[in-house]
Amino acid sequence: MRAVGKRFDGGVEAVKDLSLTVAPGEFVSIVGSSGCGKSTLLRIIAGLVPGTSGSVEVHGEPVTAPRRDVGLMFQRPALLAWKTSLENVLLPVALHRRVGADDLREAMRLLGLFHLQGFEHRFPRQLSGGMQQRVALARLLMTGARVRLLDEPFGALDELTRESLNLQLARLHERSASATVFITHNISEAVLLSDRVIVMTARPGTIAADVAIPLPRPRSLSTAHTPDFQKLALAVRDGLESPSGEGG
Ligand SMILES: Nc1ncnc2c1ncn2[C@@H]1O[C@H](COP(=O)(O)OP(=O)(O)OP(=O)(O)O)[C@@H](O)[C@H]1O
Repeated sequence: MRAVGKRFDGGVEAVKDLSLTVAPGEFVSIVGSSGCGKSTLLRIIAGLVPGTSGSVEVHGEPVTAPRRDVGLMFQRPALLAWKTSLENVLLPVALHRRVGADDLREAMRLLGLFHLQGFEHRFPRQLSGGMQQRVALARLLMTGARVRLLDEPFGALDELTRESLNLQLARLHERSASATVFITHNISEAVLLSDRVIVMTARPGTIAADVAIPLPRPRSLSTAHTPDFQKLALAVRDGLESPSGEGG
């Protein structure tokens, strides 16, 4: 992202002069007060809305529309209600070509990875919120996207479910070379998962602080009880509370 800005029709300036590079294999979280432009920024990266200034590139190519190699996940699972878990996971493939035996095996493997064995043929309404988000995560992986954009994916879940999905996400990230941009309001979640936490200012959102998280991997829940973790969480909080990042 180079000097990205977004002013909506009507005058609201949501994002201003924001430059950020995310490397392959890097997990970057974005935190900031409500309404500071995080979701807008993610939608610009995804090619869902255009910026009004600056530029965004993925793999060296300007983003002008959604790309198949960029996967998205939102706070609400956005599963198709009339399709089963398995069909939802297969959707990214089915949209582009005929589903083959290998695709089916991979979808079943991913559902198994997220402990959804036995729920492959259930519909979203028959699953809990946490299970639906796990199906959505499996679908994200099924895309094979090398860039993953997640907008508060676990924000609507209870604390324990959220914790367990965070750990699954950390494991997945530690085994992959994908670049992830993860939006959250939760400082501990950001520090636990990330290589870097970007703190955004109040609207118009730009970068208030860029905090490196050099905690060793693999990370676990006990990581959050170490003094180093606490120090980093405080640094992120300070970024949110500093005058330029006011409103956190
Ligand atoms: N389509 C739109 N038209 C006009 N204004 C918009 C539009 N989408 C978002 N905005 C405004 O842009 C600002 C940033 O919104 P955005 O959703 O990006 O914030 P956010 O940081 O993701 O907030 P939250 O953390 O509450 O989800 C807000 O003031 C919002 O009202």
